[in-house]
Amino acid sequence: MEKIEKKKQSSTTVLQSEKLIVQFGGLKAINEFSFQLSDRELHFIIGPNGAGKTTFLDVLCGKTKPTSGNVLFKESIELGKLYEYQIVRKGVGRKFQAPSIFPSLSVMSNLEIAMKQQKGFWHILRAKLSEGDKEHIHEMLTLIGLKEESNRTAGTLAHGQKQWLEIAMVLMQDPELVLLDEPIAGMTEEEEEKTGELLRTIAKDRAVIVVEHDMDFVRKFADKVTVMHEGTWLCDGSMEEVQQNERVLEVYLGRR
Ligand SMILES: Nc1ncnc2c1ncn2[C@@H]1O[C@H](COP(=O)(O)OP(=O)(O)OP(=O)(O)O)[C@@H](O)[C@H]1O
Repeated sequence: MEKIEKKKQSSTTVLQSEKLIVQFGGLKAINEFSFQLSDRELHFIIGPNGAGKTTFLDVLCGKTKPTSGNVLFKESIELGKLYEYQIVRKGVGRKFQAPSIFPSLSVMSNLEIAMKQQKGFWHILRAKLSEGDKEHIHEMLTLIGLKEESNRTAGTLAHGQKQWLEIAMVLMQDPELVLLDEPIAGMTEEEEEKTGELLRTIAKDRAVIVVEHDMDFVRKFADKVTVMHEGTWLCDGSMEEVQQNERVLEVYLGRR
């Protein structure tokens, strides 16, 4: 996979939540959760089942509204007040666990559609791609290692390749923040490695939040890790730091 070498610049806060609460009936799935994300950071959120990780991503992309509190994107954009499509336009892109590629279309066509969706409904029906658009698509194919597969029907790709195509479709929106939910689920070791490298490359230009259960993967690729437990912030830091945290050992790693 080709790497785009861009030096990380000094970091600014791109996302901040303070005392965020999301309640489903009597259950506080998110309970006064505070979180901070720097620009160009590959930030993993870990925690036991039911900790509230996916619910947090749902709030960030507008799928779920906060019960109280909010999340500030780029200092002033209150994500909790926006609809999903508005959040996409503000620069937050999410890849869901469930596949969303068009399996009967070529890899190239999938990326073209993603690009036109970004530009609006009429572009999907009418507009031809400019030379610049085509170049952008080719750059993306190179980034995800699918240049040789551009004419292949997307449905025939290997599992890992489909996941990379989906990531590329999110990137066609040129988001400043990318959200990924368990991106390596079902992948081979080699695919996991390539995915980790791809995430590192992506995070050279934008912030990335990954919800992940595979601790070896997190250890290898995370810039920073936040541990959630019962909807709240438990601790954050490097993987080494959170692994040594007493509370994490007690509630999450179980002192095995
Ligand atoms: N739409 C919903 N309605 C009711 N309860 C919900 C809803 N979505 C999530 N929950 C509950 O909120 C809690 C947090 O769920 P969430 O999926 O965010 O956890 P998670 O950390 O992502 O877990 P996992 O690692 O198992 O995916 C769980 O108890 C879950 O059952």
